[in-house]
Formats: sequence, C-alpha cells, structure tokens
Amino acid sequence: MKTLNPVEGQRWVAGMMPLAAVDPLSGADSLGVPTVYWERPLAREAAAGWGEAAVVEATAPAQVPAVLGSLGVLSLRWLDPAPSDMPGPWFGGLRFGAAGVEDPAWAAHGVARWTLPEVLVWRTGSGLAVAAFAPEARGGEDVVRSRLERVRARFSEGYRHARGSEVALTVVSSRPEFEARVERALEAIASGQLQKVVLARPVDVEAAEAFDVVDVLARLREQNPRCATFLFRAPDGTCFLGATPETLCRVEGRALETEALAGTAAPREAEGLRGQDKDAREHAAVVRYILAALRTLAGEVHSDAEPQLLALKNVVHLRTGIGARLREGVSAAQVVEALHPTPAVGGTPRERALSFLVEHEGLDRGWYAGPVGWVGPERAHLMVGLRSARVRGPRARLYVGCGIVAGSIAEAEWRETEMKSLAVLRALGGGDVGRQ
Ligand SMILES: C=C(O[C@@H]1C=C(C(=O)O)C=C[C@H]1O)C(=O)O
Repeated sequence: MKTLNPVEGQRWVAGMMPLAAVDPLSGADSLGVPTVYWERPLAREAAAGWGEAAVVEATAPAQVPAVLGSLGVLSLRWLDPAPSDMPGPWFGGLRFGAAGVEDPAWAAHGVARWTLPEVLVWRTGSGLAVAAFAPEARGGEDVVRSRLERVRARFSEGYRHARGSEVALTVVSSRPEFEARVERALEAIASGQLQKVVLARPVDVEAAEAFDVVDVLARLREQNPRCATFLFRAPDGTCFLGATPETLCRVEGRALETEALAGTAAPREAEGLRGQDKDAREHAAVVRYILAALRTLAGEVHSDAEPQLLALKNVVHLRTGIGARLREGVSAAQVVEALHPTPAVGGTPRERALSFLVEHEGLDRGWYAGPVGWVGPERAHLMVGLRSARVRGPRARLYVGCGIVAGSIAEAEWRETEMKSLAVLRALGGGDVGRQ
C-alpha cells in the first residue's frame, strides 16, 4: 500500500460550514475541475471534492482489502459538530481485476486509488455545506479555517449547466472483432466450460479540442437522473467518468442495499423484456450469486420476488433489489470483497469466466466495471463503474459490455453495446449522436 501523505498513524483535523450556493459542480468556476465528483440526482445526493489532503493507493491486487479497510477508520477531529449526512470523505475506486493486456493509459489510476479531498462540498437537506481536511500537524486548524474561508468567498451561487456547443466526435470501434469474441464465448458456453460471461469492448472517441470535463458531468447528470454521475481525476489529468445505473453496495451501519442488474432491451422493447428467456437466465445468475455471497456476511437477506424494469434514457434493464442486515462487525470493505465482480460484469462460474476474459477479451478494463464511490465511517456507497470512459485531453475511451449466455446472438449483442455507449457519447458530444 502506498500512502502519498501517510494516513496510518496520522491524525486529521476537519471543519465545516454551510455554503450559500445550490450546486457542488458550480464550484468548478472558481476552484477548477473537481478532483472527485459524485451525484445521484434522484436521491438528491451530490458531492464535489478538490485537492488531495491524503491519498491511499494499492500497487498490487493483494493490497486492496487493506486499502479499503483503512478508509473507514480515519482518525478525524472535527472542529465543528461532525456532519451526519456527508458522503465520503474518501472517494475513489478499484480496477475491475486482472487483464490479459495492460494499457499504460490506466497507470495513473492504479490498482486502487482513494482520495481525501482538501475541500469537499456536498448537498445537505437544506442547501450545501463545505468541509475542509488537513493533517493534525502544526497549523492544521488554521489550514482548515483558511480553506473553508477561501471556498466560502469564491463559490458560485448558480447552477452549473453545460455551456459549450455540440462537439463533433470521431468514433472508432471494431464490430467484426467484437462479434468474433462473442462467437468464442458461445463456443466456451456450448462446451460446458462457462454458463455466462460478460464481454466488453472499447469505443475510441476523438474531438478537435480537449473535452470540457465539467460540461460532460453537467450533461451526464442531466440526462441520467436515475444513475450516479461520477468523476475520479488522477494527478496526470486522466479522468475516469460516467453515469452508472448499478449499485454494488450501499452500507449504512448494518443495513446493506445491493441489486442484481442484468438483462437489457431497447426502450421501445421494454414490455417484452420480462418474457425473454435469455435475459431471465442472464439475470438469475446474478441474483443467485449475490444471495450466496451474502450468506456469510448477513443474518437476514431479502430480495424482490421478481425482477422489475429499470428504464433509463437509452436502455431498459431487469433489476432485482436486494437488502440485508450485516452481521456485527462486517465492514463495507468485506462486502465489496465478497460481491465484486458479480456475474453482471464477470460471469459464471466466476473464476472460469474471469480467466476467459483475461485470455480472450483483449482489453484492459482498468476501472471500468470496477467498484467506484465513497467510503466513510460506518457508511459507504460503491457503484459499478459502467457507462463510463477514460478521458484525457481531446481523447476518450469508452467501455461497453454485455452478458453472453447460450442463445445470445453476436449481432444483437453488438447492438446492445451500441445502445449502452450512447449515455457517454451524448455527454461527450453534447448533441444527439448519429451512429455510423
Ligand atoms: C456490462 C455492462 O452492463 C451490465 C450488463 C448488462 C446486461 O448484460 O444486460 C446490464 C447491466 C449491467 O450489469 C455495461 O454497461 O458495460
């Protein structure tokens, strides 16, 4: 584990104050592109963080449990009454897992990277609040007070809508290559080696000028109110951003919420989705896996009797809500370890599906389909990093995947991934994106 600012053994001081403003994203006007951003419009949850008061990174997969475990136990002294509704204060994510090919463009995000921002602005029940964090070394309190004052004095009061005009995009992706991989997956399924595997592909996008990341976030949240819009910006400026519909886990004390999200149709075909045998099998694999994974962690587990339809702007999914009461002492870190990756993004049997991906997917997913979100004392919300892209300057690489089971048809899977790519393409391009 690498700690850029050593967290272990160090104490932190924090302060907060209300902020006369309405939108955490509007802070970009004076503070620049946020280091981390998180918004679930329908839940009225929004937070933006600037700077890095501390960073905890894993440099190898074996360190991930220790990294996640360390986040919930930060030694923090509040100068003001500690807020109860603050998301975080740690924001970050993890890689999906091992990859057959390594893409150096993911290096800055690391295996896991979690940030305690210098300042965090979030939506409260009645408006916004700002917190500042600093090491409890000499002068820590003064640093906190001056950071709060700086934000209070400069924060824009309005709502940050996208401002730029439409951006022309060049979009490149290989259909024959993806369909050949789907055929290979179908062979592995027919031979009995696998029951389900989720194959992803990259979509490379280029614009004439660097993307305005704040505009992209503004569009993502506006167009995807049921999703979590997120941004994690590495020190070299590489951004991982998106608007994901899938919760991996929300933990509040001992209450856990999770969900199975798998099975997809175009919005105009929503009504038929519940009757589709292929989608029902894709979905059932996820429900079974989650219920089994929670058995050792939770006393009571309950789930919806039947999948419901989750209607998004570009696709409709089957969704089964799952809740549980965690056993005493079970942490969010243990929940993430038990659940990720579910067969919504990996496959079944799990280990064989993951080996298949390493061997045949030909892609470094990086943080795509990995857990992303926030962690704090006794609370955490991790989503699955889908409908997402890595963005740097005028280039973006989107990732889209879909579950393959017996009976899947390569051409239909291609179309499904095309639909899934629209969420990010529309936010990058700012207009209605025509498909080539
Ligand atoms: C893999 C993705 O989405 C996942 C796969 C789904 C499916 O195969 O039906 C549906 C929702 C997600 O769990 C993606 O968006 O890239």
